[in-house]
Amino acid sequence: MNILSIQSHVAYGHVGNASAVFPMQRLGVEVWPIHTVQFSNHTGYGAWKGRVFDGGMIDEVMEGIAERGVLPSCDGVLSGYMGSADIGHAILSAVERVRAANPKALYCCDPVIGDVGRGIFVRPGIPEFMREQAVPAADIVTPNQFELELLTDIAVKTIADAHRATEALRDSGPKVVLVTSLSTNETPDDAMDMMASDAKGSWRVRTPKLDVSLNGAGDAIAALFFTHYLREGSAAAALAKASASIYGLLKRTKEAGSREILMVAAQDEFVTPSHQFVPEPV
Ligand SMILES: Nc1ncnc2c1ncn2[C@@H]1O[C@H](COP(=O)(O)OP(=O)(O)O)[C@@H](O)[C@H]1O
Ligand SMILES: Cc1ncc(COP(=O)(O)O)c(C=O)c1O
Ligand SMILES: [Mg+2]
Repeated sequence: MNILSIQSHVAYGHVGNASAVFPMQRLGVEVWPIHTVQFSNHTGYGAWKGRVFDGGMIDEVMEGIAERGVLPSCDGVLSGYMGSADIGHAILSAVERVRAANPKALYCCDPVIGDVGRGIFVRPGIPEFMREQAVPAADIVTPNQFELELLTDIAVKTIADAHRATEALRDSGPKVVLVTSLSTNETPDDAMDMMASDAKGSWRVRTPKLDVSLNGAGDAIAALFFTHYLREGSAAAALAKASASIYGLLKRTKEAGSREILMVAAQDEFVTPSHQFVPEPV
């Protein structure tokens, strides 16, 4: 399986492609990473060095990949943080090129816009770009609850609200939705929920809430869910496997007291997770 992953990249630590590529490789995927930024570290440190690339660089690298004659073997495109609408447009044109070469290829858009407590942390224009262009173009989307509410203008307090918001997203284009960090009136204070929906229904997984806040978890779960969905064709199966891996990864990161996800040291969690969670229909 081959996946084109167009995301940010950091030299030290794990966010963007530095969080998404290795889990997919460890699951046996050939990943073609295109970096939209090259930073020293993620922006959560408050200081970083490096450059933001432009859409033209993405176009250029795509042209080079196309010249190798391999686009027909691309099974999926994954996108995450978008630094500018220019980069966003380049990502969507890359998706078009892949779909023209392989009509069966799927596009998974992680609509990185913001989060509870942080608010919107992307540049002006990106929320609108995600709502009006990227999400409608996607087959799969992986918003957190804050992003789901913002994309649909639906406040999510109950699982019924989550259903309504998810169906509103599915009506706009993507047929598969993973909602991460879901917390409804049914979610215990010491737990975190995720809900995955496709044409066959919706399923929820509940994991213990760890006393950590780790950058890169959203990028990792999007990569894990997309890989498993491409293989299994089932939102429920992908949710079960992705939630097991992300929980095991973050639990071992917390136990080690690491500020960065233990992407390499805890790599067994991608293939033989130490915890299992059974999705329940909701
Ligand atoms: N503190 C935590 N405890 C347990 N699981 C967590 C924690 N933080 C993140 N996760 C897991 O990682 C997933 C994605 O993390 P999150 O930070 O919500 O992504 P995003 O960057 O999209 O907001 C969550 O749905 C959850 O499964
Ligand atoms: C450069 C970069 N890319 C991506 C992310 C996304 O990280 P997360 O998965 O926590 O949303 C961050 C978060 O700080 C970042 O700084
Ligand atoms: Mg996210």
